[in-house]
Parts: sequence; structure tokens; C-alpha cells
Amino acid sequence: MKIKVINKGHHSLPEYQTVASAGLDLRAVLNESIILNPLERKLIPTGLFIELPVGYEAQVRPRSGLAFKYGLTVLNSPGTIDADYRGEVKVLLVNLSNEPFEIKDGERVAQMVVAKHEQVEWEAVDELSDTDRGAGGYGSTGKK
Ligand SMILES: O=c1ccn([C@H]2C[C@H](O)[C@@H](COP(=O)(O)OP(=O)(O)OP(=O)(O)O)O2)c(=O)[nH]1
Repeated sequence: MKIKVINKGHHSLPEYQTVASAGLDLRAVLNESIILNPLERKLIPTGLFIELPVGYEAQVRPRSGLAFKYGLTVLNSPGTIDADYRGEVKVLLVNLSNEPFEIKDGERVAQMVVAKHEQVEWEAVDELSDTDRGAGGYGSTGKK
């Protein structure tokens, strides 16, 4: 599918890394490197402005490598980009490690997955159908 995009940054448009990748890596657009101290959070600009078709959203998700190696993750993961949003796509990064992390211009800080979604209409009822699970959750199906 095609998505309209304005790229106000100085990096090329995000690309899928392999033919079957789900996520488009998002690069930080920065005039100079910034430091993210332990437990600090910052909104990172991407320079991208997109127009999703109604019925689609984009999810801003962490990159597992950054999370594993440096404790860097997306605080509001998955961030939700609504189809009617016309502002800049930003990444809310948080440093969950004990070490400061330097974010450089062009660094791939997160990935964006475009997905279909529904908008529901509520049907208010007094009862829901019976199931084997019922109200069980939070580990109700086993010891672990
Ligand atoms: O990681 C994110 C999450 C959101 N947004 C943008 C796109 C989204 O459409 C808009 C609003 O996001 P959200 O609905 O999560 O924000 P909110 O806290 O509910 O505020 P609002 O009242 O603006 O909806 O902010 C981003 O750029 N990055």
C-alpha cells in the first residue's frame, strides 16, 4: 500500500530491512547528539509527517537490539499514530539502564508498524456468553 509522507528531515525515508520485515526503522533527526540519562525520557523527532488511510494506524515500537544492549525502549510502547494525525511522528524514548546513552543523529531509535484496525460500536448487554475460561486470567491456566 502507498502512504503519503513528507520528509522534513535529512535522512532517507524509512525502509524495511528485509523483504518480510514488519517494521520500518525510524531515524532520529537531531542537530547534535543528545544524552539520555538513566530513567530519563525524551521525545525524539523523526522529520516524518504521514497520512494514513482511515482504518489504519501506525505503531511506534522499540527495537529489540537497543532494548537488549542498552535498556533503551519506547516508553508508551506501542505508540499510536492515528490516521488523522498530521504532526511529526515522534518517538518517546526512555533509558531503563544504569548508564547514560548517547543518541546520535540518524540513529535508528525505533520501528514503525502500519496496521489495520477496527472502530467498534458498543452493544450494551446484561450478560456475556459462557466460556471455559470465564473470568480466569493472570496465570489461571497453569502453575507458571
Ligand atoms: O509515540 C507516539 C505516539 C503518538 N504520536 C502522535 C500521533 C498520535 O496520533 C498523536 C496522539 O497520540 P495519543 O493518542 O497517544 O496521545 P494522547 O495522549 O491520547 O493525546 P491526544 O489527546 O492528543 O490524543 O501523537 C507520536 O508521534 N508518537
